[in-house]
Amino acid sequence: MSTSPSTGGDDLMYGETSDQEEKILVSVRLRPLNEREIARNEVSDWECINNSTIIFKSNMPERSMFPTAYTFDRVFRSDCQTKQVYEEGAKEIALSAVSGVNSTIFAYGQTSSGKTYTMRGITEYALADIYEYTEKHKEREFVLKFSAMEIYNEAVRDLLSTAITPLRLLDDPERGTVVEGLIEDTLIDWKHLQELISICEGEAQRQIGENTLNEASSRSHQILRLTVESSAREYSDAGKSSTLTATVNFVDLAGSERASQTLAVGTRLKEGSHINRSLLTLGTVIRKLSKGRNGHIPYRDSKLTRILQNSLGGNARTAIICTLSPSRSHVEQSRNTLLFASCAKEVSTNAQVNVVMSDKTLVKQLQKELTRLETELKSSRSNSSAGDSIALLREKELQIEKMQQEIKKLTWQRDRAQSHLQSLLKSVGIKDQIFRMDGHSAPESSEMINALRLEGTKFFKDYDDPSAVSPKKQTIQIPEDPEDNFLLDGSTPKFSGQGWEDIGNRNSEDVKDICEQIQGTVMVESRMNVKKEADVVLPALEEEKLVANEEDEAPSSQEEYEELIHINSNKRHDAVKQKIQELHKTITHLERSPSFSEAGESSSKSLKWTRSKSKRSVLMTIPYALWSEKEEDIGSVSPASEKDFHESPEDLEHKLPELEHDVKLENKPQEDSQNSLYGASAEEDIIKDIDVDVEDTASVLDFVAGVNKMAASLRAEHQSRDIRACLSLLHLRMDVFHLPRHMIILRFRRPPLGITTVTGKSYFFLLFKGDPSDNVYMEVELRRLYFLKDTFSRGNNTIIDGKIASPAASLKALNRERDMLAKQLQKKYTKTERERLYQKWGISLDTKQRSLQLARRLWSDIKDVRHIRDSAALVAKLAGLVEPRNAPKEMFGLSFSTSQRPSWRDNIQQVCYRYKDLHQEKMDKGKPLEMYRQALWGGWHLCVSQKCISKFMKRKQALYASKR
Ligand SMILES: Nc1ncnc2c1ncn2[C@@H]1O[C@H](COP(=O)(O)OP(=O)(O)OP(=O)(O)O)[C@@H](O)[C@H]1O
Repeated sequence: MSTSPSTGGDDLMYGETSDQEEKILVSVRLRPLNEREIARNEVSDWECINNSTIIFKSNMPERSMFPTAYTFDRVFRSDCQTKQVYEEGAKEIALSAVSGVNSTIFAYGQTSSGKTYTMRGITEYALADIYEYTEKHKEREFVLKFSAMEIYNEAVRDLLSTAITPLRLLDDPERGTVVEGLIEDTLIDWKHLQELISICEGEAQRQIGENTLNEASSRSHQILRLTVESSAREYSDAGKSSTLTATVNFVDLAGSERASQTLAVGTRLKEGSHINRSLLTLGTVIRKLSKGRNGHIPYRDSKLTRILQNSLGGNARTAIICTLSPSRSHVEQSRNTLLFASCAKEVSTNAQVNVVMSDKTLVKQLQKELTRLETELKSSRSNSSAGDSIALLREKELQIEKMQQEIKKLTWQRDRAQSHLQSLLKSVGIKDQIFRMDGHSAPESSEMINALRLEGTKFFKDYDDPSAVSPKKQTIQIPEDPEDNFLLDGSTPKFSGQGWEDIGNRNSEDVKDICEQIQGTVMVESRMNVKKEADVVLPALEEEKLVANEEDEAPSSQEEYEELIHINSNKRHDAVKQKIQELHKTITHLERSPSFSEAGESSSKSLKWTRSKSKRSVLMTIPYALWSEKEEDIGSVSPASEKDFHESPEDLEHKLPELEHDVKLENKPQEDSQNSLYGASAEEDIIKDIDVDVEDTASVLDFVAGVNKMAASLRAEHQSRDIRACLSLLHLRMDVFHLPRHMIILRFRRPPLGITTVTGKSYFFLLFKGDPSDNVYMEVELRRLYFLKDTFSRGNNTIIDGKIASPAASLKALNRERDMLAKQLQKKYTKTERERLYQKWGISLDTKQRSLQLARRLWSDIKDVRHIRDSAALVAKLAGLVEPRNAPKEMFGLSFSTSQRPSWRDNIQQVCYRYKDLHQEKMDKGKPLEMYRQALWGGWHLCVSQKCISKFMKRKQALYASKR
């Protein structure tokens, strides 16, 4: 049996859509000049120069700016018969109904352009063909039901009923908008159908009352609808056929000029405005759909678009015939019609075969589908060595264990070195002086430099680069400006709220709002992706706990220290093991999960189904293209052929979310396949990054080992005031935490000596890639920290309420101010302002979408990070825009534990403001690296000086003014 519809014995050639989506078929019909027009000696300004192009012939000078040629799927000359218009512009679409596919034929055009003339013919031909088809295919059972309605003044009336009460529209989850109480007359024979059509015409005329038919039809929309229910053996279950159901709509719209009618008053105004509403909404819907389906499509704004929602970008095949009047006096309207047609040409619909199934059939169907998907999954896994997740996991587990051992060893070495160093420092009693960043106080230690070079990690080799910081510049310059000592006079660094274009004119409230939104979304999502999140967030949390422990209760002896390290290492090891176990579980779950089948469905064009309210049958929709293919394959029960399940890498990725990092955005497939971030723990990433990405630092282990060796050297050279010594110290206190592709993100496990109270549980993320300029950034950070340390260690200049305050009191005061500032910032922006910002960024207001869009935006910035300056900007972005602990997964899953603290966030932002603008300046004046360095220095400076910020702002403004 073939379900392919045919008329007169010929199989119809339906649109051979290789994909589910299909564009609306748009044709234009030019009507001939009518008698009145001929009497007025009018000539047609339009000419169809071939089957698809119509041109405007007149060379009126005022029209020269308009396009003269318009191309559509088909154009019909004025002497074309309606039969031809039907055959070439509507038949294929209309007859889809016999295959269970919804369809709609519209006529659009101004009054008297020939819509009704065309639609009547088309409706008759189509109904006749459908009827004939059913007669010829007696092996299938067909039931045809006819209904007709009119939308007039936004009221829906039944054209088969004499009742004048308007009909209500109801939303049905399965069928979309349904007209409640619409009579559906089951057709007995062809004569019956014709009678019904003439009733409709008469009724339309009667309901509009005093007007002539033409006037009436120009203001109302008429929809004739045929529902075709047919048996479909492809879905048969034990001899019982499932049913296909589809409707075909024939829509004669009101005159399109009504959409712009504005001068009417009274009743006419009402009519006009209602007609406006439907036609305007139709125009808007078509316009929006023509630009893609992003954003809100206002189907619900009018009755017409509600009723025809499926036909406008939904589950239907659609043809629009635009009718044109040839008359010169109608040229404006004709152009409008052609513009509408041009938009409609861009709209895609997504027609599905509608199958009504019994529960039993459905269950069988779904079971088959599930088996198929499972087989598919198995074969895809066995075909791909990378897809052999179990082996991969084992391998990873081994790697992790190895790494754990290494980390344990290194952590132990590091902490031992630290502990020795501390006791050494204490014993010589020079704790504070050694690292005082005063350029005049001590010479550099050339031995130290040599020692470092000898120890030579690649990272530090970069100091040899002439572009790196010169020795003189490596000394801290504590600002002379008294206002710079803001920490001492109780002032607080202010968030200037301007400067950096990207985030400069947003603020914490705004940021917080996004953060909350994202947080909410991500938390919901995180339940879905609990394994993914666990891979990223858990290590962070775990580490955080450890750090907190370490900070809260500093071990007093070496033994205690070692014991603590041991405990921590075990904890971490357990955490990693637990993660692996979770991953195993996830995969098993994935294989078994029904949601997996569903994921497979969407990516492999399989069945989509929704439960019917009746519980007895289920309406399924099947991609039209698939159905068409299936029609040749009668024997098979499966709704889709093998080739439809061919998987693109994206499909596979969807199916194996736990194993594959969302890599589409990154555009680096060869790396991505190995650089999964979410399918593995942080440690795995380290391993991968060592192999793949970290070029300058030969390996992280080398790097860490180098740091430890440096620590050993430092013990000997502890008196050095060289900045590198300080950096080494800094390194000693950092854990290599996470290594995404282009960057190494370091977290300070413990802040540098003496400033614990200031930094508290803050973590600092440094992003670098072994670039010489990375060191500059580290210096900046280091100097900032030392400035704070220095300030607090002196602690005798802080005046609070006229009294000299202790460091602890001044710290408290500082924290208070910071909190106050945070509150102020949070209150600063109104909802409207935030919405405006979202709009400016092109971020949809839908929360979930917004978080993803934001993440993508950020990701697109992240992915090109090659340089520390970009990294700094990135940090600021991350810090400023998201609640990073809950950052969407695209963002490496960084755990920014201190994002709540405005000081940290602001500081980095200030660095970036400063840098970015100075960088701009550098570009303008062609100054090389020196400026960059200064910029970073400036950034550091700005972190502590409100005055400097305003100075800088003024300078920036002056710079911009001078450029203009
Ligand atoms: N292609 C055509 N060939 C011959 N006559 C035509 C053609 N198209 C339209 N006409 C005639 O033009 C007149 C107006 O056509 P019709 O009523 O179909 O316009 P309409 O666009 O439906 O107008 P309204 O929006 O007012 O309903 C009718 O008399 C019709 O017979």
